[in-house]
Amino acid sequence: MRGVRTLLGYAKDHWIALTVGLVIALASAAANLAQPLATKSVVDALADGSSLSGPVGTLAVLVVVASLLAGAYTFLLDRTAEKVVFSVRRQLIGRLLRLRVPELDGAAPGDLTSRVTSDSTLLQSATTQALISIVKGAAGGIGSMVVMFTLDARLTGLTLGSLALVALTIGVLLPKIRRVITKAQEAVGEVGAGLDRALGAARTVKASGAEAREEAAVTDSARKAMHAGFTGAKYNALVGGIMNLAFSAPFLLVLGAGGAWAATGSLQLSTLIAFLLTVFYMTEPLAELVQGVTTLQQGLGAVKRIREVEDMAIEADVDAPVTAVERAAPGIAVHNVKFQYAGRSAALDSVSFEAPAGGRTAIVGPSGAGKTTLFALLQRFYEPESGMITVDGTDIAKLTRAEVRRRIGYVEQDAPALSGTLESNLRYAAPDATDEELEDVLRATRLSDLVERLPDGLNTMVGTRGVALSGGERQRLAIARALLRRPQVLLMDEATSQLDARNEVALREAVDQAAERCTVLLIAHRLSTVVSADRIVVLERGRVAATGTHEQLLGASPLYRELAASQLLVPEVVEQ
Ligand SMILES: Nc1ncnc2c1ncn2[C@@H]1O[C@H](COP(=O)(O)OP(=O)(O)OP(=O)(O)O)[C@@H](O)[C@H]1O
Repeated sequence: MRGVRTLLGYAKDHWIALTVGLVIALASAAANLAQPLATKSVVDALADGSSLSGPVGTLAVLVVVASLLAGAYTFLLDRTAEKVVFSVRRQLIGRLLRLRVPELDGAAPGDLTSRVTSDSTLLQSATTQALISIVKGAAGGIGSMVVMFTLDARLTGLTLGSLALVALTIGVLLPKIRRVITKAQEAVGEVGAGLDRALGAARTVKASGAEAREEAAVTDSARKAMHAGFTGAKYNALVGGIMNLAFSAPFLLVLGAGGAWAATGSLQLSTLIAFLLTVFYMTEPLAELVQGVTTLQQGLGAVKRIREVEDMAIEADVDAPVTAVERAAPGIAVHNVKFQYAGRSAALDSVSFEAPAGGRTAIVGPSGAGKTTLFALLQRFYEPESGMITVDGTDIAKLTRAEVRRRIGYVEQDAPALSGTLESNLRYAAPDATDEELEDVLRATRLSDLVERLPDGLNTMVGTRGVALSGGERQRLAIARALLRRPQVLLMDEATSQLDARNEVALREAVDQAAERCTVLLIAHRLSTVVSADRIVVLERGRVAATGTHEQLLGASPLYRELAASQLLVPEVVEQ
């Protein structure tokens, strides 16, 4: 029932078009239903020898009007169906782009995509055609019964058996179709997820010679969809067979019994003809009713998967307007923060430190110590279990995510270039930046040389469909993007191997400049970065092991000494 309510909810906004469609559909059905009665008048007129023009004219008008109305409501409903699908897609797209990071951690992007592309398509007919067909079919069926009763009660009794078969089909067989559809759609989602996984790691797949294995895995999901389709075909065939019986049996019964009664004179021939025609016309609304319920079941199969996305938690506050707040105490302060990923032991425990503005604070620690997790909490990708983080004196839990992220520039270690022009990539976090600001940032990050070398300068397409950038270029692009946002806090996950010495020095200068204006917190992998940092926080297994300057820590922290001795190097990042 919740599924039906959801479907009605999708259709609700279009109730005017649906009501108009229903009225036209009913008028068309009535025009069809009146045709047997008009035919009876034609036959009676033939028998009486009275004028034929009236009855024949009426019949002709009824046929034309019924056809025109059928065309009109089909168009109206198809249009409305497209609108319903669009509004469901729009809503899903909006939600998917705002899903909370923990929800994204547990989901396969390809499967989520298929809910927008494939599942929503199944709603097309379910929310419009099916609803109208059910109402129209039921009304047509009841209308036919009334006409039949007025014609002959005995013959009507004979046709009632067929209705029992229709009821059996709707009550027993059709709900099974819903389950099959959900299964098929889940398998289609798995195909999307599998392809996404393999194409997302295409180089690893190729380098590992794993094409055939990935193909087998994805094909397996496609096969599951086919088998679910086979089961659906079986139910559809069963429905088709039973419906055929339900429609032909009363026809033959009425013809046999009615013929016998007409022969004995207890039934007028014109009544028998009209009754047979009514039986004939009754099959259409009943078939429509069954078709409507079938389509509804298919839609309900898809609704289940769409609702799963609607039930996932989103970051509703990312669209909130961002207002400037006073910077009470410039800098970042982390107080006693504890955090754990679902089902894992604590990734951060009792973490406290301060990173005042004006200067660079480096976070170091062995792999898995919780450095990236700390950055994720600073941007409110996750919420700490306890403790508090303040940015410029304000508790970030009290700000909207939009406000928190507006204050922060973030440079991921392996930041992607988005498909589009170089300029759109640069301006991605700050669409309103001026040309002068853009020039400054390009110079600071040594990207001006690259822009000069590229065929179309800033308009060169980069990312998926354009010129591929080297790892170092992407890193500088990410830094430029973050700096252009003029953040209060710059979070930088330093690259380990992407930059040559010349660019490294240039970037350090750019970051130093930024540090005069904002708080720079960086995850450091290079000894040179750490030595020149103003403050160093050593993380070990989610806890702060020590804080201080390079010299202080060399004396005080055995872990830091060990890290420094090994040049703080973490496994090299493979250039793409
Ligand atoms: N999305 C996640 N879900 C569950 N556990 C995670 C997730 N991300 C990280 N972890 C776990 O949390 C711990 C801290 O990871 P984190 O990525 O913060 O370490 P790190 O210090 O940045 O390591 P590295 O230097 O290797 O990048 C690790 O044990 C890791 O396995």
